[in-house]
Amino acid sequence: MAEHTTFTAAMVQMRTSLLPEPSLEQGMRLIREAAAQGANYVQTPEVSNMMQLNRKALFEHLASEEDDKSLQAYRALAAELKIHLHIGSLALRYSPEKAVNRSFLIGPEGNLLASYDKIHMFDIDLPGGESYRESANYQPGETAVISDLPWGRIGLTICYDVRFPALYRALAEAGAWFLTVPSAFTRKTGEAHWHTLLRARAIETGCFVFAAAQAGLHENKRETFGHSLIVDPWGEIIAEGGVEPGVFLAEIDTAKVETARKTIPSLQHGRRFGIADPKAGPEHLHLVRGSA
Ligand SMILES: O=C(O)CNC(=O)[C@H](CS)NC(=O)CCC(=O)C(=O)O
Repeated sequence: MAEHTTFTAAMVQMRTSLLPEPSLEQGMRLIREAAAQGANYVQTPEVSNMMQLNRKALFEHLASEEDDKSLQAYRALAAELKIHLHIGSLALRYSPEKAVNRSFLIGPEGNLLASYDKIHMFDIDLPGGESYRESANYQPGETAVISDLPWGRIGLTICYDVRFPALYRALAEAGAWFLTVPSAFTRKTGEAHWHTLLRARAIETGCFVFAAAQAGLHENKRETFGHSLIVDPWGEIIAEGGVEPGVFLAEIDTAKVETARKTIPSLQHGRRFGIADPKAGPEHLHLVRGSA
């Protein structure tokens, strides 16, 4: 276990544009603001580089990871500001047919520490007609990712992943103290579920949760929920944004992880049940005891 330390985490809340250039300009300006306020770790939201109108426009502007100008600029910025910079995600070219929704953790020398491809695709029809088919354009990832920061271990996830608690449990069991959920939540589902889901993930795991959000009415007419959050391991919200772009910071005291886990050691109390279906008879008892 790392020593207990404190550092400043900042959530950069954005209203990403249609195109990469103005989005990058917005991101750079807000990240500089966060660093000026003393942030050591800065996170931006899901799809920090662009929110496009349709598949055709998206694919016209996609670059591969090797060629992406935003990633190069953000790496240089992290080195200049000497911060850990977590670009919540960039839409990048994966293949001729597919994009990938990829998160990047950049170290203070501009080095790439880790990247993560969003696992769970938002294929959803909301009441009222709003409809999403993320899997039509994006290749999902298959691997959860952790990385070590100077202050403790961090787990990487994106947005809709937050609805799959087993992923967060697995990251916490792999030693994470910080869980990250950069997002572009819809306004409707955000109003209904955002705070509850993020607080639950923090409480269940005894981790800090860092979630930078997209906010407001975008050029592509999508409306995102905003309310970037930092939640401590007891489930308390210690920083929160509104619906405007901006920077939201909190001091992170990693001793809070140990305190929360000592008080409620649910992470050590693993799954201890099978599932009985009395109608089907005893041979249909699914034995899952012992797994997480
Ligand atoms: O496609 C883009 O431009 C950016 N990506 C997104 O907005 C993604 C996939 S469509 N949004 C979500 O996952 C929202 C999840 C959500 O709102 C919920 O779980 O309720």
